[in-house]
Amino acid sequence: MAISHGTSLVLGCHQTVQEAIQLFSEHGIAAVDVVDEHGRSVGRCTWRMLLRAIAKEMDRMALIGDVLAAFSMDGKTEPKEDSMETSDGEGDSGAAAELERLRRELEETHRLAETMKTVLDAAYEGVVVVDGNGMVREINRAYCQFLGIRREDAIGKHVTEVIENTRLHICVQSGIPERGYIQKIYGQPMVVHRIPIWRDGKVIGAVGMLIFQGVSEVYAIFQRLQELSREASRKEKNEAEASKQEAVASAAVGVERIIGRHPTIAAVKQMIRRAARVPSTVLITGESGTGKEVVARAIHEAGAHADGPFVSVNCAAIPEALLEAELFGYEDGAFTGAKKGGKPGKFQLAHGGTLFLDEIGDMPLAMQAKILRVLEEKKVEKVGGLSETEVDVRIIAATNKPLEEMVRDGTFREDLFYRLNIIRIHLPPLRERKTDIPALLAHHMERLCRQFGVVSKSFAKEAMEVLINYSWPGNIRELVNVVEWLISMVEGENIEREHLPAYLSTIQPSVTPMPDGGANIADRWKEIVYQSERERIAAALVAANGNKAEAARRLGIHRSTLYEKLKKYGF
Ligand SMILES: Nc1ncnc2c1ncn2[C@@H]1O[C@H](COP(=O)(O)OP(=O)(O)OP(=O)(O)O)[C@@H](O)[C@H]1O
Repeated sequence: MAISHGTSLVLGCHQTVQEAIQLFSEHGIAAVDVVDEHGRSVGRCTWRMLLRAIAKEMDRMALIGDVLAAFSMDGKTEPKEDSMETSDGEGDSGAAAELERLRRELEETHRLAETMKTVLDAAYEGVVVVDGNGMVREINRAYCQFLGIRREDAIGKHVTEVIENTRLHICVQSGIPERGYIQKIYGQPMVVHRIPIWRDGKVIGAVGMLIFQGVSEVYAIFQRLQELSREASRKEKNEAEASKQEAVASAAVGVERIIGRHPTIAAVKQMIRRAARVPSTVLITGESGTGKEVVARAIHEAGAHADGPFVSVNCAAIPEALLEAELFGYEDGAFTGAKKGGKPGKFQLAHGGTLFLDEIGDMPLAMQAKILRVLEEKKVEKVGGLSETEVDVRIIAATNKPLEEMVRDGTFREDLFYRLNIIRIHLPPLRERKTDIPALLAHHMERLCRQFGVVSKSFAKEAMEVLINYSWPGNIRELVNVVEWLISMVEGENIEREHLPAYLSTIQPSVTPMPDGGANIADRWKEIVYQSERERIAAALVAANGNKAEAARRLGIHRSTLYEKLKKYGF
């Protein structure tokens, strides 16, 4: 770091205060000559000057030349330049403390860097780290040996120049982790993981891991698994038992289908696994569209009731007068208009499985009392019926309403609240787990494209940034709507920033949750989509001077699609 001048150490006047502090600490010196770019001495920098620079809150990146200019006048009056002693009381002692803190910070950073390098080099797998521009910042010994290159030749190069067929630079752009991908290096299929590194809501780099056991090892495990499953099915004589196993196998998929690695979601997944082990009632809370039903299904699939049905009831969507008949069923002729032969209720239909009571906060008080009775007695009585039927049902309830407050206001029964609130799972809004947005976008893009039979599209970095920064008041449901809209609107395979509906980057909607569940989001969504699409088409026509082919190209849609849209929007 220091310039070597003969045998003595010197500082260049273009070096920084930070570098000077490091030099002084490392060499235990208190002063050093400063030279210009021609190696000519321009003064002497002392600890005292550095202390003063820091006490005057000069930037640690400030140049030593500037420190000399500002403080070398003091040099004449300094008692002894090599001395660490200070004379002007509080200012200096504050700065000395700051210097001591910096020294310790630096030592700690060195120690961590050393430890990290040792760990990396000891790792059996290949590890490479790139920065936000895809430049190699670190690569371990194992990776270098595999590639047959030297570490110092790789550092600072773009990763595509170092590793064949890499996608690490793409992972940095998309922010989407890629696990268990097959990458051909030197003609060999290798298993790799690519993990983005996030800081302050931005991807600042990515880590690539090369798994040396590679594909052959994975195939070996796969074959072993297949053998095991064949063995298991040979033993299975009972067909019912076999179908039960199948259900249990897909249960793991149930939890795994919950996309997200944010710590809050990792905790939710853990809660799901725990809840699945016991038959207790579960209360799931969270804003509309955060995935409450997905979580309820995951608990059902992973639990002992997985063989049974999963029956979902939206308590807010059924008129109060019909809710009782819907939940408990009715007997033949129970009321005018009742179906001949009667009808089983949702509790009965869910027998041996799970009943998901969505929007429980919207259930009328009278019904709350009846539900509580069923929960306690595990028996239901049909409307117009004379006898009770036993039911074995696991109850999972969900709401986006503040139930505790409703209990205080007397709009929700306290006893029912406590009966439901045995296991509580709270789902965070999407804006509080932004790091999951790229993975959710990629998941739903792939899922919907497969469903529609079209080629999947990828997001450009700028488009992804807009989507990450948006506050998603409608949560994951809104995100799914955006993906679906983009699939139908964008014809190419790349989604650029200008393809996104304008409101995503211009209007930052209030972070207040949508109180209305899914219904109003859909209306609001349609209106926003209509407006923003119209605006986008108008802007493209203006930019293309009215040339429709050019406007279609700018919009990323086919000319015939543009003509249809012009008609639709009355242009
Ligand atoms: N963790 C997740 N991973 C992937 N997709 C998810 C996840 N959570 C929710 N979704 C998707 O988001 C949409 C909304 O989910 P869901 O219906 O479960 O939300 P909700 O909280 O029950 O909504 P509401 O309160 O309006 O009933 C669905 O399309 C679902 O597939």
